[in-house]
Amino acid sequence: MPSRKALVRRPVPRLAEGLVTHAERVGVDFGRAVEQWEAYTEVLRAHGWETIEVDPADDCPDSVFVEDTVVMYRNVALIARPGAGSRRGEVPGTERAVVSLGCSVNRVREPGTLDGGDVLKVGETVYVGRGGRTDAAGVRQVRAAFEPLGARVVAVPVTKVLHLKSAVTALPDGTVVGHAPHVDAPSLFPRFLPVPEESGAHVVLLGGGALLMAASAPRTAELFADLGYEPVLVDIGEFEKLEGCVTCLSVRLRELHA
Ligand SMILES: NC(=O)NCCC[C@H](N)C(=O)O
Repeated sequence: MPSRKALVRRPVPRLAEGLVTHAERVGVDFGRAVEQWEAYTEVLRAHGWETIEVDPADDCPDSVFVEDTVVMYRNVALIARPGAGSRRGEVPGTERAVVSLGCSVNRVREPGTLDGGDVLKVGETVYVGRGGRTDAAGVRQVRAAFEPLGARVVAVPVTKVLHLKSAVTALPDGTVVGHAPHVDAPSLFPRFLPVPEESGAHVVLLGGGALLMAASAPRTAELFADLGYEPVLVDIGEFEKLEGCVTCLSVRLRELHA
């Protein structure tokens, strides 16, 4: 039976020092960020997900973006090696969490780099963004870790945004959704649906037709509702200031064997 556990990581007081690469730096309200994070985790729980908090990493401003520290395929966890040096201290806490859940653990090895935000799974296909944070060696290590388990790894150039999943995610039927100006090569995806807003490209599949989405994408939410889905909107504005999106605030574990 599929598990429904989600790793999350509480924002730390240094959050406002988080990295910005493609955006202008603007002030982050920590109190508001904590409220938004609480509301986000509550939506997961309300849809049947058990949230598991990874130990806080007080010295790592970006640690709330827990998705970047690990990639799951079945019950195998590939511990990332973040492309940004300031984020490497986030990794040990995530590794402890997945070990305690009984996952089999593999690690991206130096000098390769990989951010979890660059990995999008659609069925057995694992798209890996080769961009500012994930290098060619990182892509090769994803192949080495997951192809023996039956995955088909497809490398995707990412030049316009931070991570692959800043550009595209996928609906429950496997249709890849993205904001076209940010997608380098939409033809790599068998079915691609353009959406009208940047943050409309980001969906977290909550189960059934429910889609967790950012409140900043109301027109895309309407589009998805019109296709028979149930968008559940959350305000993650403080995290968007740091180039975060709904996917990066959790890691969903669907196939644990523990
Ligand atoms: N997977 C994601 O979209 N992660 C967002 C990371 C944002 C963070 N400020 C960073 O630049 O690493």
